[in-house]
Amino acid sequence: MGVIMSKEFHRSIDVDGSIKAKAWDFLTKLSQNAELTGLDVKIPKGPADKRVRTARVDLNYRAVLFAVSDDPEPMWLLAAIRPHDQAYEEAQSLVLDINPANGAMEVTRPAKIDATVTEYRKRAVEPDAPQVLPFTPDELVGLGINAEVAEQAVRLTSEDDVLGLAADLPEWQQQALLDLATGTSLQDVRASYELDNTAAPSADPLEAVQRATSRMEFVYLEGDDELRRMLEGDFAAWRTYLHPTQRDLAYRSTYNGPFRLAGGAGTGKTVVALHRAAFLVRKSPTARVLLCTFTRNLAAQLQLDIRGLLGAGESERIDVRGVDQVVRRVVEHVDGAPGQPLGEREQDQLWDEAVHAAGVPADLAPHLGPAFLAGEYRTVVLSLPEHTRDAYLKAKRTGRGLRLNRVQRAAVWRVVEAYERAVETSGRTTFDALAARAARLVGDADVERYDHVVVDEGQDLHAGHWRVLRGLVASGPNDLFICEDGHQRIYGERVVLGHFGIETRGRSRRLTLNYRTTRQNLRFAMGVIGDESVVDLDGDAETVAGYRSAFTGPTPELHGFASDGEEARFAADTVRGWVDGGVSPAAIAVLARRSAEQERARLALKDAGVPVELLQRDGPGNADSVKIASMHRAKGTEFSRVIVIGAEAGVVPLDWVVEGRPEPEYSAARGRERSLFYVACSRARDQLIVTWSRTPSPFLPTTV
Ligand SMILES: Nc1ncnc2c1ncn2[C@@H]1O[C@H](COP(=O)(O)OP(=O)(O)OP(=O)(O)O)[C@@H](O)[C@H]1O
Repeated sequence: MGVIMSKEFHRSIDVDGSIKAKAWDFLTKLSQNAELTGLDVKIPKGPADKRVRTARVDLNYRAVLFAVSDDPEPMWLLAAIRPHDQAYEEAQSLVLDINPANGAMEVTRPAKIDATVTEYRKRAVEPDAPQVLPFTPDELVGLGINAEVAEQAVRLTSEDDVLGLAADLPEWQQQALLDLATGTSLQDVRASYELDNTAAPSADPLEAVQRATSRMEFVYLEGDDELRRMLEGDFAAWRTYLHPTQRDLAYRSTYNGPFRLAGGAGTGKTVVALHRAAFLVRKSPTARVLLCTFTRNLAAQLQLDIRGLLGAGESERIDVRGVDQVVRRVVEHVDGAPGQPLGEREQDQLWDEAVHAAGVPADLAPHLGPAFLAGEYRTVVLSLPEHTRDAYLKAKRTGRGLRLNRVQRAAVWRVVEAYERAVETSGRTTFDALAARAARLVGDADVERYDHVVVDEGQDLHAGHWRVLRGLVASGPNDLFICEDGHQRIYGERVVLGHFGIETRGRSRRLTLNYRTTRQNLRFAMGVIGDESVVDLDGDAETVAGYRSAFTGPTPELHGFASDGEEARFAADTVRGWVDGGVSPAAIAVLARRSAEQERARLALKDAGVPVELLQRDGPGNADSVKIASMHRAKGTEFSRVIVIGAEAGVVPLDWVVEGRPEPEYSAARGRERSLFYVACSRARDQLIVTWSRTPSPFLPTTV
């Protein structure tokens, strides 16, 4: 038996925990013989589509399905599982179509679409407002957009209305209309949804379901194994129903070298990275893949996601690691276990001592603070082709601000050597020193290499990381696949991949459709970015043009308080209200720049009787508690409801991190603080609240 499962059916299995086992039972019986196994298959009265049926899942629930074909054996399309009466009502109105313009498989409720169109038809058109869809209805219909909707859509003057009018259309039509309303050309929409090559769309459901547009909502399952895997774990749309652009990027057979995928927060970069790693490991039974990200908690999450995507066997050939773990393994392999990493304060002290020990000229010494030196080490010293004084004297120091003549450079190199000696004699290490060592070892040492490396959160990796990763995979097709968002650079200084033999020019794409959050939250987050100028890993200006979301939700709330205590109480009361209203605690996070605010919120939530914990370094943590996290740790995570607290002047941006630095370090540090706030504000899927006490942060957008 062949089964086509819709995303809606898949999702409806997950609504009530008890349904999953019954759904499996139901599907097993369906595959044996629907007529004989007590499924009570019925045709509803007066159906809009004669092929529709309902069938028993248990006493209360029925499946809505289509008998798609009987040739050579039964094939069913599973549309939904619903409570008894609703199933009948839905079955009467659903229609299964193959789009005549492009062959996409579509299940819709025409009566509902008609009702919405009628409502929009009655609306007055604003005479002077420009239309958001500068096309003719025929042009839209030519793509495959529903004709009645197209007729009304071209009169509309806001994106919200376009989405409202399109709300009952198949997902690809909604997305394509949103793309067109936000500036994408007809030609680009045709290309990204693969709407061409369809001279004569086939009526064969098996052909239709393979179309890129159909695969946004349907999956064809041939055997029991596939079906079982689909039903295991939670419903997670990203595992199965990719946007055509995501599928194209992740499943392209060959990139002739390193590929770079940019895109704003929530545009699905991690999803593409996961599918790419899965594709590469499946492409060859011997391939070894490294899937690498910046932090350990993200690596732990990626590991869980890869298991969900591939199952245990294949996922074992994907090494999922934080980048500093990768570095450490290289060093460990040759030198044995390195010492414990020094803390930030201890490192600062070593830099100060190194300046003294190196005999730096008096006019230079005041410029060589720990922040400057650490930056110099990460961006210049770790980039050197050879770790030598000569190489440093000749090195390009673009963007470093402070100019150094030859004598001064020689003095800085002495500081670097003194620092490295001090680290070594301390018996401890630093992440930067490890990266420097690994970058030197990786070329010739007998370290474990990979066939493919996939990198997430690439914007935060520094020069040493890139040199190590470059050394871990031979140059060639499909060597490196790199995801990044320059606006989320919160750790390192900017780097240009080309300096490390990673040439992605001409091999890069930018994702712009937000899958995480609502248009309201997205607008707010983009307001936080403002006109901060940011560069990508090719060294070019990064843009937010075209960022959009098809979801809608509440406007972000902003609340100012007279004191920290009032602010913490507000956060606790709000969270308490959400939990009492049925929101799962694990779907809520409170984020703050400093540990003082985090601790205040933790205590206030505890007092309010809400289960709470700090977000763990090693993974997602307890499923029953609200998470408190620093903005740094929140990177890469997401929650249904987020409160960002402590968004006040002096904290966002954090004074001591930015103040007193010379340009361009000052601007770089301030830019990182802004990015950090953007990271925090882009974690909410549904509701975002931002609070402060006393004076609000200068990074808050002026309009919400
Ligand atoms: N095709 C899809 N179908 C359903 N959900 C999706 C799809 N693609 C992405 N998502 C969801 O959108 C959210 C954001 O995706 P993801 O984390 O991959 O974005 P990102 O670009 O890596 O974000 P960030 O840069 O903020 O970490 C996740 O919840 C993900 O599961």
